[in-house]
Amino acid sequence: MKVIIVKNAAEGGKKAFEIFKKKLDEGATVFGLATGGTPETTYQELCDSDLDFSNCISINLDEYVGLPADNPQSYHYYMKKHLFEKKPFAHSYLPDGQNDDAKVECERYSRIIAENPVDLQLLGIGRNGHIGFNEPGSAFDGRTQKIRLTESTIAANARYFENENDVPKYAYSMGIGEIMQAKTVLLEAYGKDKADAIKKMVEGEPTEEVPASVLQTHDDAIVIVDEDAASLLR
Ligand SMILES: N[C@@H]1[C@@H](O)[C@H](O)[C@@H](COP(=O)(O)O)O[C@@H]1O
Repeated sequence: MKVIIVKNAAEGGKKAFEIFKKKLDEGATVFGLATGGTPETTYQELCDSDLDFSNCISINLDEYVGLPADNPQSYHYYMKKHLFEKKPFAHSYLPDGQNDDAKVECERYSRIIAENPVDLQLLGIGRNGHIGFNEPGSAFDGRTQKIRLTESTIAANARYFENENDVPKYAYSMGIGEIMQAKTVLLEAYGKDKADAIKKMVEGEPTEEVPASVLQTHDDAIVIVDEDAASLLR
């Protein structure tokens, strides 16, 4: 695991952009994408650039169950707003939060991931160490699943909703086993809130209690953290 420490999220976005550009130059065609506050500077850098993804495929990590694509809190909406409007892909896949048949939806999404091996997977990290929506206790070899969000994740994501009760309780998320199949994984984390999760991810024993710690066993995992998120590292 390669850890890059930057001053702030703005500088982190520039570093992440360089990695996207290098991958694209090397012929990457499938990009795994993430949502949340963390990747916003990266997406801004991509939008401001002349990189062209119109021959590429994107596969997002997750989506809330129950939210239609035009709901401003949905990850479909987020991706359109932060990236796809400016940088369209040939095809962009996200889980369908409106499919209430979880078995069918998860199998459909796992098939998409299997048929389109991801070259570069972008990740954020939850305060409890989750990646995608794979909460503590998720299997390291897991596939796409319907996940019940923990209280800590609901509280953390409530800032995007009018009140905490509006945060969906379930999400569809790519599994950890599927995330690990990406050729390169790039995780970004900014701010003091993430320092504890970053310490456990980088220095702790890999354990399903800290989902991101699985990245210690990935051949090409890059972590970009600001000084606050890195503040508990030895
Ligand atoms: N499902 C997303 C994750 O993919 C994201 O990494 C995490 C952190 O979000 P933020 O970047 O806003 O701190 O939140 C959500 O739970």
